[in-house]
Amino acid sequence: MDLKTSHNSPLFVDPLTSLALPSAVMPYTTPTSFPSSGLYLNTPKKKPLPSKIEEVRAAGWLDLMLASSPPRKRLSKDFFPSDVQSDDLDLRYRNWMVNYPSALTSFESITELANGKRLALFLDYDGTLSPIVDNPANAVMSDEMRAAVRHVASLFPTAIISGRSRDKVFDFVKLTELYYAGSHGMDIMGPVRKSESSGHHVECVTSTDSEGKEVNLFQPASEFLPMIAEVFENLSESIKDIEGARMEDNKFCVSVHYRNVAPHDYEKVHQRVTAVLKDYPFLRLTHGRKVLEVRPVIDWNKGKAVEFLLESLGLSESEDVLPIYVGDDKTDEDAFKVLKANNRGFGILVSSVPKDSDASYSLRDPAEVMEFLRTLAAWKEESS
Ligand SMILES: O=P(O)(O)OC[C@H]1O[C@H](O[C@H]2O[C@H](CO)[C@@H](O)[C@H](O)[C@H]2O)[C@H](O)[C@@H](O)[C@@H]1O
Repeated sequence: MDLKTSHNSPLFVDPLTSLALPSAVMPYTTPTSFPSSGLYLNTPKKKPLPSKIEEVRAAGWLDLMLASSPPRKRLSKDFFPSDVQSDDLDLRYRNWMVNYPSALTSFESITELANGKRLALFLDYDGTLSPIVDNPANAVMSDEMRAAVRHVASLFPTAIISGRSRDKVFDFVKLTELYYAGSHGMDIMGPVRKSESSGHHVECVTSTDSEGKEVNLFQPASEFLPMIAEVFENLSESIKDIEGARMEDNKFCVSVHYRNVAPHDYEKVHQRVTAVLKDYPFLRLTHGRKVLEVRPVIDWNKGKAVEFLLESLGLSESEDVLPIYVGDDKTDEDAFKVLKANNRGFGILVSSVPKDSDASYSLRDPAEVMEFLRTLAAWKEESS
């Protein structure tokens, strides 16, 4: 794939202007390791920013790191130190729900929207289908959740869109009847396209899945693989002495987990990561739930992955399609935004604390997600 010239490739985005969050990608050097020699479209600017601005940015990151990821337990009087705090949080949550009503209690209005339409379901994995746990390797999905997902997938086209590598998320979910997008949508295994496309996604490779079914493989960041492997090594080396810090290889992106790091070391984690990234202007840093994520600077995200999958399924042009996306994380907001545009569909934010979001509905936790999936399946079966 020639990222320099192909108008069909996801365009590079300027790392200094593309992020909603403060950028850590400071363009100090011309990249020597980037595989495409003449990548001059929106190339990063050469001059470092004045140090004051860098300091402000670093402070912004630190605030985000400290605030990242709400408590994993349901809000309860046992968890919070005082009744007053707990009541206050409960009240704030209830107020917040005026704008983000529960997808369970508002199920009737959802079915009104869905009536006569073909539903397509997009599900995030961590924090949505599996609870947040300390060790990412242990984020298994329960058998009950698997059964609920299998059931909806037998009724509606269903895809998992995760920040994890596609293989890893498949190992957790283990359902062959779904479509999978790993690495925040940068690694999609989907159906062979049914509709004539608008010309966006011509760079698919036709392949076969584990069951011999013909599938399309779309990997818009494949040229970054060697760079990602290199930065993984460098980051691993640079954080190895920070207690609790953990690396995760997600194929087209890299996660630096700090969930088990003492808060007084968060700044150290951030500093080490940004120091390494100074040599990689074609990589950028985003922030998830107690995780810093390093990914290629390409204009591709979970929202684009949803559009890609809808198109592949032949569902992008029809008025009678209602896509629903369920997710808990900042990266899911790109998908919420895409669905919100033109009232195409809607997002459901999984959160036990108030958060700004482009989603239309909310669910508290994966247990409520499972209940929602079951309710959706029962409604579909009753109504058909
Ligand atoms: O898009 P997702 O499927 O939500 O993946 C986003 C990241 O999820 C994982 O990290 C999060 O869950 C872990 C397990 O519960 C938790 O320990 C961690 O603190 C969370 O950030 C995954 O490990 C990351 O690689 C994904 O990018």
